[in-house]
Amino acid sequence: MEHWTRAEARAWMRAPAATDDKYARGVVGLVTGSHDYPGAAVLGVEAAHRAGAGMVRHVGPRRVGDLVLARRPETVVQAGRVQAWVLGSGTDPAGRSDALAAVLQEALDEGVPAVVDAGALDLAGTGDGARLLTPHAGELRALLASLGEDGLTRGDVEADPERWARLAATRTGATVLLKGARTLVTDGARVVLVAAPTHWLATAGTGDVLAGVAGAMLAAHADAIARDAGIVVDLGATAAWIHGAAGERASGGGPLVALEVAEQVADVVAGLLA
Ligand SMILES: NC(=O)C1=CN([C@@H]2O[C@H](COP(=O)(O)OP(=O)(O)OC[C@H]3O[C@@H](n4cnc5c(N)ncnc54)[C@H](O)[C@@H]3O)[C@@H](O)[C@H]2O)[C@@H](O)CC1
Ligand SMILES: Nc1ncnc2c1ncn2[C@@H]1O[C@H](COP(=O)(O)OP(=O)(O)O)[C@@H](O)[C@H]1O
Repeated sequence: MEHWTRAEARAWMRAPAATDDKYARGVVGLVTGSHDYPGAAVLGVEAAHRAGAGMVRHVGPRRVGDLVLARRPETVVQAGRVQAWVLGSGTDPAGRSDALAAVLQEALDEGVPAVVDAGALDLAGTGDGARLLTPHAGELRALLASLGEDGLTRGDVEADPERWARLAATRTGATVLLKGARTLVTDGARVVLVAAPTHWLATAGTGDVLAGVAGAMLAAHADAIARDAGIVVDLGATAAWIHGAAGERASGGGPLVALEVAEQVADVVAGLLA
């Protein structure tokens, strides 16, 4: 098992050059948030901006888009070309509308790299392109059940996270980032461990922030992923490391809120580039 530290994370960061424009830095598109969970969209969008995306698009219900814009007017709330997608945070597959299903499927079929989170995880096996699945243990249990692993409990996954994350990666052909105090990233062959520096991260919305950071990482490296999809493991681990470091800064030893974690991501990136 590989252990991911600051040194490994640094290798995947690049500051913009004079020749870069917003597109060269990577456009992230998010299909996230819903009437029930609008905040997840705001958190993921903020994180994608702070992690260095050249542009952030958000596709979702009008009310969700309005909340995203109220927080981050830089966001483009229209569909368009992207270098990477973030799909599913703040959505519920049980109540998925036909319209949302169509938008998600179209994104998955585009062939660009995608972070597949929360309410889109049941679609993990569909479409083309590199995939980074970001379940917590309960979501991984549900994903494995849909793949035929009946009778598995969340506790089973927590007792042997490496085994179950590897199995999900092998069965789906995706890279799996299993969230927790110790985050595992695996493509079925490599297994990378990212230890969180603070347990105050165990609070609502921090997973939505992680998805936004991961989306920015995939977008920034979309061309390299097309040449070698194996680097999605490195990019997912780097996103988890940045997320942990941002959580440590947001906490300062005490409680944190997810939006502050997203805000701290920019300083963590600056520290890695210094
Ligand atoms: N601000 C927001 O809009 C947020 C939206 N979120 C979204 O919310 C959706 C659901 O995510 P979750 O991971 O919460 O849902 P899950 O359905 O994956 O997990 C909920 C689990 O927690 C258990 N549970 C619920 N309340 C509990 C309690 N009081 N004590 C003990 N166990 C309890 C349930 O039995 C269930 O097993 C996702 O789409 C996610 O992205 C979350 O990220 C939280 C923040
Ligand atoms: N005990 C813990 N210590 C450190 N980090 C944790 C702990 N529990 C969860 N996390 C991290 O917090 C985030 C929670 O994500 P998730 O479960 O999707 O929550 P939410 O859906 O509320 O955003 C993940 O990045 C996970 O790795």
